[in-house]
Amino acid sequence: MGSLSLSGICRHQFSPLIMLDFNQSNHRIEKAGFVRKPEKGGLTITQVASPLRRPVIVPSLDNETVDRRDPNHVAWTSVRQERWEGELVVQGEIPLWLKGTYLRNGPGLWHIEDYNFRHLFDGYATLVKLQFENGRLIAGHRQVESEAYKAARKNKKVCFREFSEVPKSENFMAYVGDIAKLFSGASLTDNANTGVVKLGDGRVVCLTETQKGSLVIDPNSLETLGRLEYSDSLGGLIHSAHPIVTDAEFLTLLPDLVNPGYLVVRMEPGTNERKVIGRVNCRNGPAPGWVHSFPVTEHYVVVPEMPLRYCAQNLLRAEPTPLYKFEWHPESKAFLHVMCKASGKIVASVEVPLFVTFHFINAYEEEDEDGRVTAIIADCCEHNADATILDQLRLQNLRSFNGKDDLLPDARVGRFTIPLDGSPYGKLESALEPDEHGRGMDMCSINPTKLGKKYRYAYACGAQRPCHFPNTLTKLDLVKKKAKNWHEAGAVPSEPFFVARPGATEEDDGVAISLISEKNGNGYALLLDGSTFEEIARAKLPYGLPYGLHGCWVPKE
Ligand SMILES: CC(=O)/C=C/C=C(C)/C=C/C1=C(C)CCCC1(C)C
Ligand SMILES: CC(/C=C/C=O)=C\C=C\C=O
Ligand SMILES: [Fe+2]
Repeated sequence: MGSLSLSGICRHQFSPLIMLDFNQSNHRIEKAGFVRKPEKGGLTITQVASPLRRPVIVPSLDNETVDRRDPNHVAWTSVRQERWEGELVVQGEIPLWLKGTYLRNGPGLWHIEDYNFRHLFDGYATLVKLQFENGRLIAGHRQVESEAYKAARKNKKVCFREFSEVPKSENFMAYVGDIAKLFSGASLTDNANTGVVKLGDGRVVCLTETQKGSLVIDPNSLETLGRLEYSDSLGGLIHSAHPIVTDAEFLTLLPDLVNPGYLVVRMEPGTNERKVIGRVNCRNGPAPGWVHSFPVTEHYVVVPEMPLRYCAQNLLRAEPTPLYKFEWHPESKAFLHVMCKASGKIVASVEVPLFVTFHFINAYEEEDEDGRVTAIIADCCEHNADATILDQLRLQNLRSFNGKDDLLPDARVGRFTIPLDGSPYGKLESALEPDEHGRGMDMCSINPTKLGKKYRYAYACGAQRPCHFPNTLTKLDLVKKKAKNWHEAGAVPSEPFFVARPGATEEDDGVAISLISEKNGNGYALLLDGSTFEEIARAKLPYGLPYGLHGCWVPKE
């Protein structure tokens, strides 16, 4: 096999893990590529054994002709191969201070054999890395080797309960056994496809909503090293997919589905033992609200109680319901609870307007002139209290975009004000006019030095309509209430991840990193200046990658 060469213009040679000669890459890539084949009632993706250079047009069952190459957007198409690594040609300038690895995790493989998954969140985890050093960029991707992924590959079928996929029971007795396995957690997935974090002790962990899906990986080789086994006996099967991780601690929430409430727990670097800070009892409803994420301030943890609540019956169902493992309970209302990090005491528990969020952006303490904390401000990507966004993220919806229909429900930066004077109600308002970011809003990051503190800027994905998924990168100025947007026609950008320049004094002095999946099947890594939000560099990948969710930064020591 030849050395790495991007149409003969690669500047540097090194030893790529999997050497691809991109001059001949069509052959290799298409050989390993996935194309669609017609199936009753729709199209499925399957693997092709032979190289396809020209479209093979086959009639579908309803006599339409179908391009078998790759009619889906690459963002919603399974990753082409298990792993790849190589150096990219950089257009523009990567700042020399940017030294380290950006890791991004996400559900990148949505089929097993001929069987296609339904929902974005079902996919087996694909880790992507961008290693920056001296203005050069080495990229790679690799599948996370969870038990769920390995079992599916070996047995050629789904073997664990994923977000919406449930393994098919062979017969009634097996079904009874499967229910027992659900309660013990044995049948739950460990497919760590949501995020990746660097703990204070240097371990890098991929995470999802199930506790067993906490998998330690090597940030250089992207190899899966093993499970992070929590050594405490706190039990429970699920946790927030977005712990708050700093060099000093790992904070997360463990929902209690039996006695509706949440444990707020803390783990120190170098240990696997989570210790309880305190407990929040739900104010209402049959089950705790979904806690995909939560915010903290310098002294407090904010525990959200969303009316989108876990649902025991839906957990047991084999077929997905519109809200999957959740149920919308507007009558149960919405609450925010504030717990003191040091004492575990609840200092406020307020009713707030109904809301739906996956992602809190940040929170901080508001003080009066005497330095007394009077309120907590907590910002989130808020879906206008409409839980249908969860169903919008079905792959069929994502793949069906025709360039015209405007299917993405409106979202905004929701700003909660939680008074600390004992008042029973909190406020929820838009932090800026949602038209500033096209009324799409999710997948956010901030300067990590502003975590829990008063802050001004957030980076997120917004919308340029019509669209069916967030398709812009947006820099939000929450003081001026303005957004600056980046957009490329047909492109699907992933979460802009902010990396601060070492020694910076300005909040937005740094870069925002995103991976772009293009309409034509290509893809590239993009660097925007954190301050001007103009492009400073891009580097084309050998092939477009599927959409990914959340990332982290591993600085080079
Ligand atoms: C990718 C993402 O953001 C969310 C993934 C969520 C998952 C994998 C949820 C899994 C679950 C089960 C398999 C059963 C128990 C409930 C729940 C945590 C939703
Ligand atoms: C990608 C997403 C929502 C987009 C809608 O605007 C949510 C992802 C949630 C999990 O991490
Ligand atoms: Fe998330």
